Order: sequence, then C-alpha cells, then structure tokens
Amino acid sequence: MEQAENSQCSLSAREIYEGWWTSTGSTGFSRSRGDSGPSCPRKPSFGCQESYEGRQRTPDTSLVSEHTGGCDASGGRLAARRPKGKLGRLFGGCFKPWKIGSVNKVNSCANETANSGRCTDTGPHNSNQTEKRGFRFTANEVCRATRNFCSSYKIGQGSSGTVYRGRLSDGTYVAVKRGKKAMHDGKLSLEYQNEIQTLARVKHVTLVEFLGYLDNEDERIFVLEYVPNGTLREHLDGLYGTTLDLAARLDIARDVAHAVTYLHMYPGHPIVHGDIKSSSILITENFRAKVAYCGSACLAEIDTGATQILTNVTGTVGYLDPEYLTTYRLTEKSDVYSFGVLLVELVSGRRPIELKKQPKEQITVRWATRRFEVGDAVSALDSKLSRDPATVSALIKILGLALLCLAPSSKNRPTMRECANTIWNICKDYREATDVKNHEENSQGSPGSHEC
Ligand SMILES: Nc1ncnc2c1ncn2[C@@H]1O[C@H](COP(=O)(O)OP(=O)(O)OP(=O)(O)O)[C@@H](O)[C@H]1O
Repeated sequence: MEQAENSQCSLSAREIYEGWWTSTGSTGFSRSRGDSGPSCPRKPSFGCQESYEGRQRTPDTSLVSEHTGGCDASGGRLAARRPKGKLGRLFGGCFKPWKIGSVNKVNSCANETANSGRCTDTGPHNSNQTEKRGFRFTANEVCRATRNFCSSYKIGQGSSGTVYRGRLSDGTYVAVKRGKKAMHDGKLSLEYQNEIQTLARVKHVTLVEFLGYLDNEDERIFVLEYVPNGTLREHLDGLYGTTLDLAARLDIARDVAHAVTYLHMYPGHPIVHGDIKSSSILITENFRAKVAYCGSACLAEIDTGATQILTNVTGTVGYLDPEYLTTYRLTEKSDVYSFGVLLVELVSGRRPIELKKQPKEQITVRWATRRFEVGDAVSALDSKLSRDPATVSALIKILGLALLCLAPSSKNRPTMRECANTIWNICKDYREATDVKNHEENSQGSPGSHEC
C-alpha cells in the first residue's frame, strides 16, 4: 500500500495528462496553492510510533453503546481505518493531549477520561449550551466528546488532519477533524472567519453538516455531522463485503450532483467545492451520499520537518481540472471536471489512477473514453455489476455525460445543474427499465427501492 502510494505520488502531472489533454500547455504542477515544490512530500519526523494499520470494514450500526467505556488506546473497533488521502500518511495519530491554553481543564479531562470514562466540564459553558451557542465549541466539549482524542475513536486520516468520532453531551454523534493551522493563517483571520460563517449557512441534505469549530493554539478543530457508513471509495473497493448495485450508484451520483449544484447556486456567490473525490463522499445507512465540504477553512499546514506544505485547497491528483495547470484557478467547471472523473469511477469501480495496470490503461478516464469511443463501453463496466440491457444503457449514458464533463476546455463542459438534470433522467429511465424487467419476470425485490 505504502509502495503504491509512493508510486502514485511520484507520478507527475505531465505523465497523468500526457497525450490526453493536449490543450494544456503548462510546464508545472502544484498540488496545492502556493506550493510549486515536489508533488510528493517527505515523511515527517514526528517520532510517533502509533500503529494505524487496523481495518474497519463493517458499517457502523451500533452507535448506542459506544461511549459507555473509557478510552481503549489499544484500538478497538473504532480505531480501524487506514490512513488515506493525498498526504494522509503524514499524520498517523501523532497528536498529543492538549497541554496549552486551557491547560488544567483539558488535562484533567484527559485523565478523567482515561481513568473513568467521565469528563468534568469545568469550562464556561455547560454542555447543554453547545447547540444553543451554535458554532464555537469549547476545548472541554471537544475533549469530552472524543475522550480527549482517544486513539480508539479515530476513524480516518486526511491530508489536513485526523478524524475522530465523538459524541456530544446531548447524545449527537459527530466527526471531529483535528488539524494544524496554516502557518500564515492569523488566529482568527478575516478570511477564515468568513469561511466559517459561510460554512454555518451552507446546509443541504446531501452535504455533511458543519456543526462548529474550535481554535486551540496551533490547532484547528472542526465538528461535523457523523456519517456512519464509510466512504464511496471504500464501498467501490468492496471493503464492506457488499456490492453497490447500479441503482445505488446512480443515486449517489445524483446526490453528489445536487450537493454541488447547491454550492454553485449559493445565493450571493457561487461556492466552488474544489476537491470532489470518492473518498470525500460519505455514505449513509440508506446508501445515500453526503459530500464533505469545509472549503478553504480546512487549509492546513503539515510540517514535514524540512518543508511546509499547504494542502487541501486545489483538489486531488486524478480529479484535478487540467485547466488548473495553466490558470491556477479553480472554478465551478473544475468541480464539473472532477464530477466527470467521479462518474467514470462509479461505473467502472476503478480509481482515477490505477498504477498496477499497463501504462496505457493507468488513467481511468482515458481508458474508459477509448472504450466508449470504439463502441465497447461495456468493457469499462465494473465487473461486479450485471451486464443486463438496462445497466448497459445507463452505463452508456453515464459515460456520455462524463465525457462532456471531462472536456479539456471548461467552456465546453455542462453546468452542474445540467449534470444533475441528466443524472435524474438516467436514474428515472434505469428505474423504469428495471421495473419493466422485474414485472416481466414477475419477481419481487426490485432494485427500485432507490427512489428517483
Ligand atoms: N463526517 C464524517 N463522518 C464519518 N467519517 C468521516 C467524516 N469525515 C471524515 N471521515 C472519515 O475520515 C476520513 C478522512 O477524512 P478527511 O476529510 O480528513 O480526509 P479526506 O477525505 O481524505 O480529505 P483530505 O485528504 O483532502 O483532507 C474519511 O475518509 C472518512 O473515512
């Protein structure tokens, strides 16, 4: 895995787009704003020995008994996801309990948590005030929710921080994302405050809700809605032991299209998501999608020991709008491009870049496009999906839309709203076709349980 990640990391933008995006004339590539250095950061010298190799491969359905015990630092069921993301391996659970700022309160929280599973909130706000107060969380609230960032509550690792599951005093389960602040980011800079205010207002059923934040010295903590059923990528990889059928995949595509359309049509100013990818699409118990979004507020700095790298603002290799290579600007159409990559990923099951394939087949969108153009779209279909006529018909429509989204020039791409409409129709047609088929077969258990 590490090897694969390293190889992926060393793949240059030129290699990725070579022969594919002939319209780009860029000679450089940056994975993140302001970083023109190497695309693969060096490993940090944190000296953290914590192992993070466990696996969680079952949907999280037993939330109720979770917080009755103390912190099990040996890593239980919750400790279980491998690090992911562009630079995910850089963190690996290396944060320590807070020792600064509200030092006494937080440390006592840590001790009580470890010893008894309880946490006394000595802060200025009592626990029931969290939701009333709204957005600003106290150190004690966050500490108590996560048992002071107990390692067994760790559920994920992104390039901009470690994610823990937590539970607020009112019983609400949350995801707590803990990262370092960017070096040049003032403690509560205006831009950051504006971003937080925007996040407070951005609400849609298809977006992961941003519940609040906490600034603690050099750390930045985000409290997010907890989505219990893993990421889209994990499902496509079959890590949960079940296959997402095409109906579910179409629903997910539609949810993502709605989420991004909502952002693009946000009153006053369109919001560019900037990092649409299968690992930031979270899946609910009902197999619907919620798109994680925290904008540039998630900008974080990773100190690798030798260099500092700003992350998480300009997309992920494999999803990145080729126009960005020349303009260094992300637009709504950049999201449309990433969505096109995602559509191909959804129907093929492949990652955007598959380094284990033959060189000619490594770039998934290029590989799928070739098949589509020679009239052999069906060979791009995920082998886990059945090849019945309704599926093949939907596949061709999805790939057709994907190709429009992947147009090298952004002005030739559809808007996200148009994508959402098209997907809605594809979903509807697929459902009707499968309903007819099921009716003909006089069978029950139609996959049309997914409403269009
Ligand atoms: N709201 C959430 N609910 C449940 N799990 C979450 C939530 N947010 C994140 N996770 C888990 O934590 C992992 C890391 O998330 P995070 O957003 O930090 O990284 P990412 O999606 O790889 O993005 P990036 O690397 O760009 O920061 C996710 O893959 C997911 O498994």
